[in-house]
Amino acid sequence: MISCLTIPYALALLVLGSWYYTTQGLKRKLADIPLGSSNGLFSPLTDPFRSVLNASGIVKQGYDNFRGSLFKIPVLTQWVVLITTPTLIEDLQKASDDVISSLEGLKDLVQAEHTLGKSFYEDPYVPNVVKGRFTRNIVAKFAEITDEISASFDELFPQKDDWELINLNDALMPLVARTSNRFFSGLPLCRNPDYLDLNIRYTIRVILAASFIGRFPTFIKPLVGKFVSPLPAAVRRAKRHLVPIIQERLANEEYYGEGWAERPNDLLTWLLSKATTDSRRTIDDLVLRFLSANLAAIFSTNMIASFAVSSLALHSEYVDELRDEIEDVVSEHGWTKAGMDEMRKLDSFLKESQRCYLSFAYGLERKVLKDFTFSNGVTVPAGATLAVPMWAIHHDNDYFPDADKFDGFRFSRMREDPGQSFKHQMVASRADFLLFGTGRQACPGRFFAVNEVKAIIAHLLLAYDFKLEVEGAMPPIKWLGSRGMQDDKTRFWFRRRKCSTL
Ligand code: HEM
Repeated sequence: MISCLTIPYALALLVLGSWYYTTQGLKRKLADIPLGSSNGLFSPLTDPFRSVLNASGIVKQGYDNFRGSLFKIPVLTQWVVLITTPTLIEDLQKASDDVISSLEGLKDLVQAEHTLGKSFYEDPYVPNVVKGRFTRNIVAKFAEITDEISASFDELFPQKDDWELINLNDALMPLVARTSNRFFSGLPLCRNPDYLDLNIRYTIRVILAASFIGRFPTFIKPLVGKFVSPLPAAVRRAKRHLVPIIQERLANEEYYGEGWAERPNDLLTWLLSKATTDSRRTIDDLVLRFLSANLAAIFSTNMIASFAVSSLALHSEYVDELRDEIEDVVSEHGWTKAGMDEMRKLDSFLKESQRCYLSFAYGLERKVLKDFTFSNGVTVPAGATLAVPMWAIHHDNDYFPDADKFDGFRFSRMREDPGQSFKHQMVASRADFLLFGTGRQACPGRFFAVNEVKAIIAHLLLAYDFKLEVEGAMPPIKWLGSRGMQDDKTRFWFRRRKCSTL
């Protein structure tokens, strides 16, 4: 008779066998690429786990050892090949999508099949929507963005002129979610507490579920996904809010046709304008697109804004000069997109804050679909995962002189040189500043995200004095695999300032 322990044992053996087969098979193919760092005799057993527990340490060692070329690290069930120079990163941009795929890399990273739904990668038309009408509408909808920021600060942040201690994440995350959804869907949906809560929780659950599912071999992921996927519950909850809106919009589209003058200027309209197939016009598909747009927008924007607030508190010597710039610009241009473009010192400070503190040991994952040879002659085989050691490049003195020093106006000074004005803006896509990726795969939402964060931080600087609960040090980082986030328990003291420019 089969004992009740037989099944778990058999499963564990299957997982280990599959893990060994996958990693050893690829290891043979990657034999020419050096191992970034080794733990000596016990390396084969311990290295896959060291990369999860201390990704930044392992990648830093590899970068120091093999800077200028490529190296590999084992990460549980796979090998990741790290590319260490901007020139090699540019090689990636030149490779066609059927040779090196960013979509397949992203699909693996977020375990899209189990967290975002198949349409995310089987019919990826949203990046084109974001590059097109989404981005073109930032100017037209900027007054709505700043109105939402202002209303959210009034509701979510302290209003007294006495110091009050609050958890930053609890106030900033809903502020970012509201502001993004004001742009996506307008009032009243962007202030609906259940809709906001759903999108914030979904974002966090996708990250946790992806990290968990990613630790299992491919064949067992559907089973694990069934238990931990946040998608079915999120879809059910999102439908309660979105179905009536989508149904009414589709009916109006049908009734009024192309010439519908009152058509709302929002994400649903922009999606429908590119929804050229029947499958894209279904409620199920549109709901998934709203969830993934929220996922893309909320988490990363909140991350940038939190690092910015901490950087300002830690480097408070920049605050007066930044306030002067913001007040001057707002009195001349108002709270407009043109005004945000003029805030060069703020742009520089935000970019430096990401360069210095963004704690991604590596990112920008790509999947190699066909063997690919880099310009330095090194070939990576089909099946390999490529990534970029973001922290190490951002802290390399060759690209950023005195790289370990925080220099808030480093980039605004660089922009003063002739011909350099655009190259060093935060949104510029470069192979040495990797927050938004680079080249043709760079994040299409970065123009919206940067303007949103600038408006949030400009507002915060004018409306508040603030300081860290524990002064003098950046808040601790919580690591989840290769990505480190500012501890979500970080608290700040805030007190309201009087300001006539708001
Ligand atoms: C501060 C906030 C943001 C950060 C740091 C960020 C970062 C990134 C990164 C690193 C990538 C991958 C690039 C690559 O692999 O080379 C990406 C892709 C993407 N981002 Fe963002 N993003 C942000 C905000 C947004 C927003 C607001 C949207 C709009 C909804 C958005 C939409 C997308 C889309 C659609 C892709 C996939 C592009 C493609 O597959 O071609 N992102 N983002």
